[in-house]
Amino acid sequence: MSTIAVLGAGKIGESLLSGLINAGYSPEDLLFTERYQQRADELSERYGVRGADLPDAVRRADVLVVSVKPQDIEALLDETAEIVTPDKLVVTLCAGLPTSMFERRFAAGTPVVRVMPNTPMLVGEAMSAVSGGSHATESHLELVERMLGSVGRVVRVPENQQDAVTALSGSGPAYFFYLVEAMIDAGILLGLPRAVAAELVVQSAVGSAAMLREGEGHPVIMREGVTSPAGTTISGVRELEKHGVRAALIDAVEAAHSRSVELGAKHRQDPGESD
Ligand SMILES: NC(=O)C1=CN([C@@H]2O[C@H](COP(=O)(O)OP(=O)(O)OC[C@H]3O[C@@H](n4cnc5c(N)ncnc54)[C@H](OP(=O)(O)O)[C@@H]3O)[C@@H](O)[C@H]2O)C=CC1
Ligand SMILES: O=C(O)[C@@H]1CCC=N1
Repeated sequence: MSTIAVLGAGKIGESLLSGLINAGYSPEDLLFTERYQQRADELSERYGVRGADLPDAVRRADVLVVSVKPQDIEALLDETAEIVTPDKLVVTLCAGLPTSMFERRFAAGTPVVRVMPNTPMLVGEAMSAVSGGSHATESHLELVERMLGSVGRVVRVPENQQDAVTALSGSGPAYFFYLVEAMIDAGILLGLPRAVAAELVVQSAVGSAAMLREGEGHPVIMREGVTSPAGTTISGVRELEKHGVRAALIDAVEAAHSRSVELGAKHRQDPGESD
């Protein structure tokens, strides 16, 4: 079993630790680094996983999962560039950042795999997309796919699709939560108690997601199944169309994509460098 170190155990790093433990990984095989002692103590208490400082984590782990914000990456690279050796596997979860950036900073030949997961990893329902850098072999990719497969679903994509993945499934949970939040507000407007409105909306979301996962039909067919002639749903759907909700969602995902590209831009060697 490989030792996995989560470098930066914030929201997504903690989701990974929690998901791996729920999936049966031993806390003995996991490490994390955090800047603040209080946060480190909380995580150790919650998951029974050891905190370490960066050099120690890099030395002891086989797999280094980089999960700091893109804005903090330079500081992390400065601290680790000299000590990461090609026998380690670097897995980056950072939005926008190309594998080539890590390859340039670490020792020649260091394998890097870029992953875009999402926070439902916390409950074993992540969607992760995986792309290998130029030194990542099939067995590196398989190792990462096994690790992420234990906390959700995994697809392999060419790296030049990772900005689109980031916009769609990386950020995606936020859009679903936003929708749920707005629908609960609608229930409140109609006079339902908040707890009842929340239960109605959340279970409707879970049920709809289960139907989508069963894959019995296209989403359009399923929506048509709810939309009776001269019924209630079509009155609601007309309002969604009037307010341009479909176009707003497409614009939202496109804006997230642009931001992912922008986050990576300053880390490319030249502006034309592709992923
Ligand atoms: N949140 C999400 O849904 C997703 C996030 N990602 C990617 O994951 C990365 C992390 O995002 P997220 O978890 O939301 O961000 P957070 O800010 O919650 O987590 C980052 C963590 O890294 C810590 N950190 C920063 N620098 C260092 C360092 N040098 N050494 C050790 N720890 C450090 C931060 O500590 P401190 O609090 O002290 O700053 C923080 O706890 C980003 O690159 C993001 O693009 C990918 C997919 C989904
Ligand atoms: O908002 C962000 O930048 C990160 C990346 C994908 C989801 N959250």
